[in-house]
Amino acid sequence: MAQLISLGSLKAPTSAAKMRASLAKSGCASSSCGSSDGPADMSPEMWERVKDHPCYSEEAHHYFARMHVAVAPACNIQCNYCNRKYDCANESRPGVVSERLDPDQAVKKVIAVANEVPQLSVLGIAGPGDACYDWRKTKETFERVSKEIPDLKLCLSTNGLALPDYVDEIADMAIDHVTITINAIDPEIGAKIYPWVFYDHRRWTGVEASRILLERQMLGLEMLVARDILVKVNSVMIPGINDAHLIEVNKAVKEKGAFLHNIMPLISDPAHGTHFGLTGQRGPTPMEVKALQDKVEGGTKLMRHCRQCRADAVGILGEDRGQEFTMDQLPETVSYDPARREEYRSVVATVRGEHAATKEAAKADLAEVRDAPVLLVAVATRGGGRINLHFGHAQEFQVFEVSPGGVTFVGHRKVEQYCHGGHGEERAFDGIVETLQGVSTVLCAKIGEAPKDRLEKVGIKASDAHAFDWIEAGIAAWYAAEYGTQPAMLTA
Ligand SMILES: C[S@@+](CC[C@H](N)C(=O)[O-])C[C@H]1O[C@@H](n2cnc3c(N)ncnc32)[C@H](O)[C@@H]1O
Ligand code: SF4
Repeated sequence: MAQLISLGSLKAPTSAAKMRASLAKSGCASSSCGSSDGPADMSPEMWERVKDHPCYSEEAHHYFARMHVAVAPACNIQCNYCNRKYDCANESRPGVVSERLDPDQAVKKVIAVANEVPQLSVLGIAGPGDACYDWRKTKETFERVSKEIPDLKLCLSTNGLALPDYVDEIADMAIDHVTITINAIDPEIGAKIYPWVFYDHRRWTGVEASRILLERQMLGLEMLVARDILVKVNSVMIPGINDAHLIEVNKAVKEKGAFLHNIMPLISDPAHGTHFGLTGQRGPTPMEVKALQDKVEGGTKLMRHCRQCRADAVGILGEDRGQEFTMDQLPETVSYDPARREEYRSVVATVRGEHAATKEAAKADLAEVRDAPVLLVAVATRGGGRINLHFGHAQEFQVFEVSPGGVTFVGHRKVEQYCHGGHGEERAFDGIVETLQGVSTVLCAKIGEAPKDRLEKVGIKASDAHAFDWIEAGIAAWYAAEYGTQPAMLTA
């Protein structure tokens, strides 16, 4: 049975020495446990470029952390779903920040985080406005951070309108990853999402505004691809407006050479004061997002693990340690110490080898199982690739599809935590049941009898029999026990 590896305990500053000890306990402290050359559908060279980037590799997001610095508040377009004025420390959604930084402050913060969070591998600028429109601050921040921490990967997010003007500088600065938000390729549809754009010294509205934006986005995408920069395309799925159309968007961005397409649900709430929030435009349900993602699978590679994070997020995807690193908590002066990050990397290389080997074993076991159903399984995890979180403590579940063909990650679903230590469990439980629509089983580190019985009554099984297993292996073992002739073999 696999052991808990402290990669999952990411809240406290993680000690690489502790992780090594934990690995030794599980009998896997040497690098002879195998190594991962990356997924079969990716060249080793490409894998080398994305393997430490939590947004570009689903596998990397178990191990590596990103941070965003909010140095780019200004924006040159208006999206009907965006309002950056709304600021709440407890809310995790794009465009929200606790404090805006100047490049000086940003450099200080990045160094402080790199010293404290050894998982840090990526620095991104995702607003809260537009990284390309606020280019001077974006550029200065990246240049100065690169001098201090040269191995940090740099990435930025943009609506694409100003992007073509800066592609050469982006290439010169070795920014290897760029995200462009493309919600439509048809200006008539775009006009329902963008009321205006500011371009060439004037404001444009209607279909004309969208036409300009969409042309610039495609041009920017082509220019980046021509310079061998990896492009992720974000698309916000807006039911009744661009949901069906995103199939066309997927085809178009694939043809232009986008590396990854991230279809993410519209977040819409009247309290956010956005046009869509105020007009009652709803976001899609998790099953609607999954159905669309399944339809476009086979187009460009899909990102399914996006957490739609804040523009000042810090940590592993799905957690946010941003509030630990506000400017008023940072020391007067900071200087970068690479030791912990370097040690962490060497430990992760070993753990990843073990994880990859176990995944392969689980796949082989599943291939033996015939005539078994295709199911969705929700997993409670705190990271590190393990089933290692109490059902009642989960604020999101990772959802996997399992069939005789294998175990595939299909997305995450955010929920209100069930255990409150007070009132609200009833409401949280109802929300969890609604969010887990389509899921047949929950696997977690522990679950009480009461919530387990209640889940059972609404047709969802729950089990802690695979606590601390690697996720894929645990799912495979559970599935084989339920539907196969023999339980799956686990080696860890
Ligand atoms: C805040 S933006 C910053 C980067 C850049 N301005 C852009 O739009 O790409 C980051 C991402 O959040 C998305 N976003 C903003 N508000 C959203 C909402 N209410 N629902 C879903 N996605 C949203 C944007 O579409 C974009 O992909
Ligand atoms: S482009 Fe980005 S920052 Fe600007 S309005 Fe749209 S989502 Fe908000």
